[in-house]
Amino acid sequence: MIEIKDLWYTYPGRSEPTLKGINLRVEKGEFVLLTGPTGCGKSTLLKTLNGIIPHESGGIFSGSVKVKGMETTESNQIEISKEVGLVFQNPDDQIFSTTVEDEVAFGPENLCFERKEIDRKVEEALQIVGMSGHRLASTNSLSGGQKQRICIASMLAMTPELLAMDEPVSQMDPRGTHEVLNTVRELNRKLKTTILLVEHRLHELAPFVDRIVIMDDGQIVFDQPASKAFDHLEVFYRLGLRIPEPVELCHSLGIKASPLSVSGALALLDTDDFKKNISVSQSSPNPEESTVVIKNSSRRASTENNNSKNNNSENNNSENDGDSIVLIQDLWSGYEKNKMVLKGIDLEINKGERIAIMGTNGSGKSTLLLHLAAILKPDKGSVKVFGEDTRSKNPYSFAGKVGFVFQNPDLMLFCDSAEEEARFGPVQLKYSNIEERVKNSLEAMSILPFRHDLPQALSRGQRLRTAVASVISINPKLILLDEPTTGQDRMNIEQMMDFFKNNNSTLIFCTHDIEVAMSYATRILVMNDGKIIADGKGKEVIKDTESLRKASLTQPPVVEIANHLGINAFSVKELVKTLTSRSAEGTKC
Ligand SMILES: Nc1ncnc2c1ncn2[C@@H]1O[C@H](COP(=O)(O)OP(=O)(O)OP(=O)(O)O)[C@@H](O)[C@H]1O
Ligand SMILES: Nc1ncnc2c1ncn2[C@@H]1O[C@H](COP(=O)(O)OP(=O)(O)OP(=O)(O)O)[C@@H](O)[C@H]1O
Repeated sequence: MIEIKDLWYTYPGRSEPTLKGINLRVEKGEFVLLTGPTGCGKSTLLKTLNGIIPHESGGIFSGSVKVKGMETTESNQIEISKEVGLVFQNPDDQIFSTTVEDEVAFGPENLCFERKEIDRKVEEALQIVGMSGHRLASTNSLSGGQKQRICIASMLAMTPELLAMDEPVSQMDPRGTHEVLNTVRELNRKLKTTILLVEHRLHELAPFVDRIVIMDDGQIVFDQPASKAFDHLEVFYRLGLRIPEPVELCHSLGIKASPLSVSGALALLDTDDFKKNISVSQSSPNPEESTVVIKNSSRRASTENNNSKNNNSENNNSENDGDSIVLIQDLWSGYEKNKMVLKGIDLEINKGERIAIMGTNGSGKSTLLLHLAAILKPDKGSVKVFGEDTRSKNPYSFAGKVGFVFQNPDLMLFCDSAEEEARFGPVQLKYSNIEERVKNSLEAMSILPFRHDLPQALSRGQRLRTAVASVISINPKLILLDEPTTGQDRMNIEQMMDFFKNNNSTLIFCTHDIEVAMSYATRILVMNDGKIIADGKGKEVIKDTESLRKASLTQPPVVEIANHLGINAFSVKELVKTLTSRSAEGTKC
């Protein structure tokens, strides 16, 4: 289905190639996960499959890309598009119709299906992605995750032979992700649809795919069946990629197997052999040290440096200190008359808290954040930020005090270079030590090497980190981040979130990543249908399975495994510690 030979590509204006001699063959009916550190060239490679590169991009292209035997450089782009359904990384780059129905019908209409057949395909595709209820909605009114669902539906409605998907579920809630991936897997099995899917959340995707291909710096550096890929953990550590928790747990316990599911890990933990021989990785007698840590010492060292630079040790915010920063009382708000999105929110947030907001796509998380920046105003009730009622304020009133990073970073990047983005705020606010702020913020987000680049010429992960750098250079007291870890590799997630852990600001971030929320938030709010249905420390919220279910969330695999074993543990580290100490007690007896 895909045959790529010695592919090299250099973007216009770049001196270095982005793709450096790619060779890849994908057979019909394979389901391949393509992953790798942010900026390594994954999106660029996908764009060569339907001819966007080089037909629309220019640049220097050499080598061969064949899809179904068609050489993409020699073929008409319309012809290739019929064979390759490309789901874009940014849904706003893909969606162009004004209504959901028109967007999904566009493909089948162009393939000249009968009207009745088009209607059937649209309904079926919308059902698969859980959006039938939004068929007549305006595409502008959709949340980020809802837009991603529509992009997937548009491609499914065309039933292409090859689906190339660029982080199609990065903004989707966990249950939605699971349901959509199950369906994609079914299509792959039943219709032999070939799928090449780019994603950083390989710990969630791995169970669905046949094969894992890893890129680094424009080259393919790893290619293995999914069932064997995690036997080579050193590659994942070295490149700072995520690992499924069941695999991490087993390896930390010295079990030489890589189960991708909770049941797989439980089966291994239940063997007599394991019970007798439980041992922490031979090289590390201390269970704390045996759990997985990132091994790339150079990148880790730079994070630690930054953290200490930005760390105000008197003001470490791991525990809140009781000063109220946000006070929301009975907040009702909507975008259309008589259609409330937020339905009676009461919330108090104190200085120094790190709050994760989680919940179903469309439950109102972004809408709530927009209220905290005074971008939206209440229809009923009140929102006070730093004691000031947002009704009498506009977003500029909080400049310097409140920093906001949108779900789509492209909406906030407008300067000629990443460096200018980070400089803009401090210059406008007439701060001193501007250059130090710019350097520290770019360094903290690993953007320093790209500081002179045009933001639009960066990868999505790099653009998102540039947007975060442009906010932290101001050092606002309240930082609002809408899904800051989407599309980031594990190394960058840890670097970003460690920065905020050691920073003295109050942080409120939306996320669908329960592992990130558990590791970094001092408090988790769970939203469903415009209401906060759970609010507490991660360890409390994670046990509230009824609220999690309502909010389309699932427990992290390690918590599920611990529950099955009757152990109170919330991380791989905690579970390994308990299992090994139990074993030590058993040995003493
Ligand atoms: N339009 C462009 N012009 C110039 N350089 C570009 C352009 N688009 C991407 N690049 C560069 O090519 C490299 C690879 O980008 P690409 O988007 O393919 O990476 P990626 O692996 O998909 O990253 P991410 O995981 O962050 O989405 C990056 O270093 C980026 O700066
Ligand atoms: N500009 C708008 N006009 C009309 N309705 C909107 C608009 N923006 C959002 N909505 C609606 O408000 C609801 C909440 O959207 P919001 O973006 O706050 O959800 P979310 O919880 O952040 O979702 P996601 O997890 O997908 O980002 C959704 O039903 C959405 O369709």
